[in-house]
Amino acid sequence: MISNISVAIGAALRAGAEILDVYNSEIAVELKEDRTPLTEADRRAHKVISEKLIITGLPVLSEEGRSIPYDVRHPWESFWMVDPLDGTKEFIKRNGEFTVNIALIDKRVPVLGVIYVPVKKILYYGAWNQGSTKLEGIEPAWPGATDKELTAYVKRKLIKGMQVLPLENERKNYAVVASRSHLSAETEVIIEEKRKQYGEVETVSMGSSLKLCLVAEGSADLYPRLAPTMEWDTAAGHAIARYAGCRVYDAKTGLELEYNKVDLLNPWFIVERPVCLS
Ligand SMILES: Nc1ncnc2c1ncn2[C@@H]1O[C@H](COP(=O)(O)O)[C@@H](OP(=O)(O)O)[C@H]1O
Ligand SMILES: [Mg+2]
Repeated sequence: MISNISVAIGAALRAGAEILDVYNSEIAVELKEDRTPLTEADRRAHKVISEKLIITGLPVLSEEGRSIPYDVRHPWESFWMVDPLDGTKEFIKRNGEFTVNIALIDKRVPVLGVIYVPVKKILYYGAWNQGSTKLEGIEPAWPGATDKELTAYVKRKLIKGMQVLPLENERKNYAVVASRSHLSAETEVIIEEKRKQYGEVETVSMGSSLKLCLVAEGSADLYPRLAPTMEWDTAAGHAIARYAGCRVYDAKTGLELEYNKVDLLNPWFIVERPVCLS
């Protein structure tokens, strides 16, 4: 039987192909501020992901199909949480920093997460008992690819280029994921605390759920998100960070973020890795 990880990776690569098809079309290139291509990419990615995940027999909660009432989803013990295209600003800016996000939630905890970055051809995934992995040079699904072929393709890549997270890094300074141009006063306070603790602090910035991946892979130590996000924005990145040994917690209570709440809005949160500077 095909595993949940294989299904999720296959679905993400298929979604990547749909998104790139729209992203690289003339209409998307010419009409940068027109949201039509974005909506089209979102819709097509959602469709292909839902079609694939359904074979697992588990329900799917996607940003595109967000209107499922709490009464219906409350009894779900395990379900897929999906953001078919995270990083709308990045899609419009055409900087490639947008992602496909698929997570498996079990009893409110993300136990599996897959993030695919179609323009950069990077695939991250993390799962309970398996740690987290980064793969580069991963092409989107090709036309007519079967699930079996896609699984075999990723397995070949795994053997060749698997990078177990966190990666080795030579960084000397503590690094925080934050906007370089506009920091909120609350974020400034956190950075100042880290400066007192660790000396010089550098900032790194990135669009979409890739911010969680920066901490998971060890390119940054901290990502304070003191601004609104929805559960589907974080679920997959949360799993990848979690199984790379990082914590993703409510900035106020210090408790790990939970999923399938009445309100799908996340609290302000922090992603933090155990510090190891060279
Ligand atoms: N006021 C708000 N309420 C809820 N979520 C918000 C929000 N403003 C932004 N977001 C979420 O934050 C995500 C963008 O985060 P970032 O700016 O770090 O890339 C958005 O994802 P999408 O890009 O998929 O729409 C959106 O879901
Ligand atoms: Mg999103």
